[in-house]
Amino acid sequence: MSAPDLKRAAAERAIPLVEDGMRLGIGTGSTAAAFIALLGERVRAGLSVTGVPTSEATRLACEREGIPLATLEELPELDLTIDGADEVDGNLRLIKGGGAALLREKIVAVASRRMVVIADAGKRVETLGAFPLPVEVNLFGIGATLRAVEAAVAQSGCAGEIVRRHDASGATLLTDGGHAILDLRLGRIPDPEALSARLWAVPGVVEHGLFLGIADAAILAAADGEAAAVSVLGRL
Ligand SMILES: O=C[C@H](O)[C@H](O)[C@H](O)COP(=O)(O)O
Repeated sequence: MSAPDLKRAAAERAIPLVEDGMRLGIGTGSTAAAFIALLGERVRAGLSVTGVPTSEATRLACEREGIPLATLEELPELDLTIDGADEVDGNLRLIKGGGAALLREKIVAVASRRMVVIADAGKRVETLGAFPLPVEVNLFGIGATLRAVEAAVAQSGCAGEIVRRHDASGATLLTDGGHAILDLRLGRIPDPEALSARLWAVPGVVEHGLFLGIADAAILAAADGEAAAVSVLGRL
């Protein structure tokens, strides 16, 4: 079973969680894209939802599917957010932001009564950190911010290389909010809460990709022969 099939299997399990009339946060990335395609089918079949997209890419994908949208300003409280993740640990702590959407994703998830992650089971880890941790930073003073982030990393018991993310043309990648991304290649993050607090204390850090105490459940799809075995971490 291919990775896209597993993403679709996780997305399929999330679809029944969407009830008529819901205000729905809609995530970003390839797994969220599988969910958006399925949600579009449901909407065309008569389901009534209003979505709040977590990125411009997701907004465009939802518009193509005919999913009604609103902004978080119009709908500041959401019922449910469905989103992907780059890593999930056993305590439903996440790394997100591989697609540079972490700031809007976190704002939307925190505005939701529930957040459910959809992912292939390869995202499940014992310790966060093999995936580089994205940190969104203001462009002003980015060199000084990088040094302060290095110090924050060291003070929280981590070590590793910090790399500014570039786009395909080699320019500094800019997020939907016009910020840059620093990717922290740490290998492992023994104390995510400590690192989170240290990063938030750095002026210039807009947000980081550690989602701690935000997700309520994770739907994980693993290959089981020709089929997908879907398991749930937490409570749906
Ligand atoms: O910024 C992007 C998001 O956090 C994505 O949800 C995350 O990178 C997972 O993406 P994918 O489903 O493509 O693995």
